[in-house]
Amino acid sequence: MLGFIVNPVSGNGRGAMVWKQLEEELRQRNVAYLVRKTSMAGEAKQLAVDVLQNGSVTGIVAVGGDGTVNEVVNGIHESQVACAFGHIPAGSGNDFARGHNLPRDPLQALEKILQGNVTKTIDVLQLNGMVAINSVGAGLDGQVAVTANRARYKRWLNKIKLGVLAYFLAVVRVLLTYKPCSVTVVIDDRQETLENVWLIAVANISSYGGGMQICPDAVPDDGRADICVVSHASRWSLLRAFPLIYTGKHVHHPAARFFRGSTITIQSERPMVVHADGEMAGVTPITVNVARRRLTILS
Ligand SMILES: Nc1ncnc2c1ncn2[C@@H]1O[C@H](COP(=O)(O)OP(=O)(O)OP(=O)(O)O)[C@@H](O)[C@H]1O
Repeated sequence: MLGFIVNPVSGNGRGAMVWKQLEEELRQRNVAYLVRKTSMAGEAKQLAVDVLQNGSVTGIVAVGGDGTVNEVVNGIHESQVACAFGHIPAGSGNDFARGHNLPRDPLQALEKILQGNVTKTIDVLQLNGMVAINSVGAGLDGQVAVTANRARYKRWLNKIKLGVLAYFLAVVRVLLTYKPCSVTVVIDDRQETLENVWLIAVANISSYGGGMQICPDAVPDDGRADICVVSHASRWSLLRAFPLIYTGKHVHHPAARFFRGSTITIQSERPMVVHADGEMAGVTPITVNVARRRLTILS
């Protein structure tokens, strides 16, 4: 049986509308399911843990955005129950859906999950006792996640189906005031000490922030994360170059350096805000470990 965890407020209420459609379809098709809806922020993880205590649930489907995806996957991780993960996108950024080519149409996404004949196992990023499946980022990235999630304009933009613009605006806003600092990054056996670092992104899939192709070559099941470090650039040159990230052309910019590895430690001169899948996850120092092919996804 499938268990659904629904965030009704994701995408400024899109989650609730999507669930209505799905519920009707499930009823019409006489599919047995369990559903739990979140009533406050951060609840999806515990709901996933609760649903998994019902021994007959073999797959959990997160209906919402990337924050809901992250919380549900953390619930599966904490339960240590063998369970497949499915996702029906209803958020603003929807990078997990983009990274795994999931249908945007909720009924098509449901159809694929119900067919259940395509599964793949993907890596997860482990940090601070939690997991991320899209990306982890420190510095400007972390600050952008905090700013975008708090922004009133995210709600308005979601209303007119332009939720991804919220991340664009948050980057511009944070870039205007952010102060870079010195960072030491250890990637497996290699150590790099860099001055004037704006951000370090550790990616399992190519995009974050609603389609920004931060690490265009990231592969989610190779046992390694792709790492992008942006340093040694002026605020204005970054502002000018920023739109290149949507096509991945920033890889040619002299401020961007790329690495690949399975254990990544980030230490900085002063604490940098860290995000995991776009949600605040503490501050540096952090160590991210790539756990190879740890999660089965229905796609
Ligand atoms: N009932 C609720 N009331 C308020 N906040 C909630 C509720 N349920 C979940 N949340 C919080 O909403 C936040 C955003 O959820 P989510 O990321 O799924 O949607 P989104 O921000 O619209 O999409 P995306 O992350 O793809 O941009 C999460 O931090 C989650 O904990």
